[in-house]
Amino acid sequence: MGRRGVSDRAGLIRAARRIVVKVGSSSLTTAAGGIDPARVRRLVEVLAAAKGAGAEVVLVSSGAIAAGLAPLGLTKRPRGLAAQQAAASVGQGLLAHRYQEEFARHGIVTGQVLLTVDDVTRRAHYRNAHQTFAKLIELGVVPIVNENDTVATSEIRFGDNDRLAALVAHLVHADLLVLLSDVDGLYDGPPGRDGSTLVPLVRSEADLAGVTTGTTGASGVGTGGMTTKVDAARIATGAGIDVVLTSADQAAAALAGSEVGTLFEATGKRRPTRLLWLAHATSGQGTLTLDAGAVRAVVERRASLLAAGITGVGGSFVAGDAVDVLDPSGAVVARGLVNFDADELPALLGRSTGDLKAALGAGYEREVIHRDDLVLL
Ligand SMILES: Nc1ncnc2c1ncn2[C@@H]1O[C@H](COP(=O)(O)OP(=O)(O)O)[C@@H](O)[C@H]1O
Ligand SMILES: N[C@@H](CCC(=O)OP(=O)(O)O)C(=O)O
Repeated sequence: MGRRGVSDRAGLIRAARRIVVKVGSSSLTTAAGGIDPARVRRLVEVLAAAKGAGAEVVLVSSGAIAAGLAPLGLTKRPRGLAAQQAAASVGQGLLAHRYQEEFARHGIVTGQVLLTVDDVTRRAHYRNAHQTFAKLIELGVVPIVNENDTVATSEIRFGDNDRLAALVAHLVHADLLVLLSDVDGLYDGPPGRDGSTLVPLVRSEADLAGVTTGTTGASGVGTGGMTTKVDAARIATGAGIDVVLTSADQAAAALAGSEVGTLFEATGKRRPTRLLWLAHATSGQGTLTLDAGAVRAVVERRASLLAAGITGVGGSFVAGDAVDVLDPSGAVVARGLVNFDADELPALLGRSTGDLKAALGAGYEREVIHRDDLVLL
């Protein structure tokens, strides 16, 4: 249930100390012309003013692929992953440089942070990313974040930056996530279609019941459209972070607390950050089927998953991958980061950890999924 009305929005936004702002490719670039320097300048002016007023700002910026098209002689976003990665490699440097110059006009230093899915799921990476952000913010730097497109493979790619921004908002303990696009908010149907109207406030899933979201708009450079923005809002609000979705043109009004765009009110509380991606977005690279006792242990007692309770292994995965955990009927009950390769597991199933240690050595005493790496669905 919601806690506030639309009229409280100004207070809510003014109270936000740490803000993650995500801007889409469609608000910064065109496929034909690359980065639009005037749009970058206007955005940076708004962010610099927010910082000047005391907010800590983290910027998640898309646009690397679009910025890299023109220098490579391309006029539209290529379909193939390798070509997109090449464009991102060219464009990311141009984008970072543009931001650096614009923020410098306001006396603000920027730092580039390129993230992969691993950085928000694997424990050591997550801690490292968290510490880097904390230090940058402490130093007064504006971190400029994007997905590390040049190395991410299709299986482990966010693709759009909306969900990445939600995870970053949680990683840095933000109070507010602002999603800026080429559309001024969430509409109940494709914007521009007869009868579609703006949804000013989303307090719970019920407010999304009559809403149809589509993929990208006319820009030709965006990814994911409104669907990934609503997913991002779900991730952030479910983790206790309010979300404002509006157009880049309305960024100043949104940050001033004016009633523009769509406010998604926080519904939940903080959860361990690196598991958010596991819960919301990734799909398992394989499956582990449990017996009824193991389901009870994992779901009710929140215990680690041991080989003794596993009855079947599906798919091909390696240690560290995300796998779906199934109950005896095949329903997904949890997802976790597995500690063994798929081909190691069949020989271990049904055996106690003591037995495995005696037969195979101390390396086999470990849990198949540690409870800290397991999220219930
Ligand atoms: N229900 C909806 N409400 C608002 N926009 C929508 C909706 N469904 C689809 N869209 C489209 O989503 C587009 C924004 O997403 P996208 O192109 O990925 O932009 P960005 O680069 O900002 O991420 C808008 O241009 C709009 O046409
Ligand atoms: N990381 C990619 C983001 C891809 C993309 O288009 O995202 P978005 O515009 O946020 O939907 C890039 O910088 O080009």
